[in-house]
Amino acid sequence: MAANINNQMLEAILAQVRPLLGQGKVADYIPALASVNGNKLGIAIRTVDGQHFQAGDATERFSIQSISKVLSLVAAMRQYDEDEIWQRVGKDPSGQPFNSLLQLEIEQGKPRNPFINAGALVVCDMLQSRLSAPRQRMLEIVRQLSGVSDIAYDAAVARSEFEHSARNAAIAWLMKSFGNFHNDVPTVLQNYFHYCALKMNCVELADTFLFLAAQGYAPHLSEPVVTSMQARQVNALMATSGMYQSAGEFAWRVGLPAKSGVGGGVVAIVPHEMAIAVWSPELDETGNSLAGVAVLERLSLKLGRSVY
Ligand SMILES: NC(=O)CC[C@H](N)C(=O)O
Repeated sequence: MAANINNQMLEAILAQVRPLLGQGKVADYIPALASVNGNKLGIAIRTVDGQHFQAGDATERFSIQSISKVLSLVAAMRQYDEDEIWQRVGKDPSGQPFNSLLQLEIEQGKPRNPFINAGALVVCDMLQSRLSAPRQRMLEIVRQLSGVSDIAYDAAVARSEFEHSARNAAIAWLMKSFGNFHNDVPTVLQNYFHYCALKMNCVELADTFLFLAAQGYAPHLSEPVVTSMQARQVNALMATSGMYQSAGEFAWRVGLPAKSGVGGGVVAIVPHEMAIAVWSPELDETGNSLAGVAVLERLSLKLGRSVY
């Protein structure tokens, strides 16, 4: 059944959710993110049959932060055999904050999944081993997937994260002590922070992630981005680990594979149908966009879409 979407309907959902603005908190542990205006709300949808919808602040770029963890995993899936990846990082939800060190010590330096910081750092370490210019390569991938050639890193955000990198550095060094980190720690941290500092808007994100709704195919590219099985696997990881320790709550309320970032963005996938990107910078206590999740909750209800 084709979804009945139009821009007015999206505007109406944003209007219903707008009263929540002011109730969350913009991420301030990265100083360069603390200055973002919290009063923003946007949504964009791109369907597999070529339709575009948008409302609110859908064309204003923001720091995609942990949404980039999906892109780095996809880049690694294109470089490595399955076994090579999954012997170094797990596939299970952590139930812990995204930057926790707790399980890493107990579980011998193998992160629970690629969407917590530890897991993404291992993935970035793997990319550093195989790619001659990992930062340039990521820009090429994102520009190719989005079809937008001026997508770039926000150097100030990347620098700010590097200057406040104690916790991520601790995670990387702990993994190194277990033999699960092969390259120079500061070099890989820099790559990771740059990926997090990609600046994109909702329209660009919905376009970029459409391949996950389309069994690995981006409509404008002749080669598949990943196989249909890999697209299914990435969606499964998003459903179980994409929203940190509130993955269960999110499955309950929204019921779609999704990945959030502390910049306030969330990308959600309706398999076989559409990619959705929402943005609102104020976060709830688990680090997910407060209003963004509320928009997705109303939208999934309205469309009657859930994977469960
Ligand atoms: N959840 C996030 O978006 C966290 C990403 C952020 N760059 C960090 O490493 O802390």
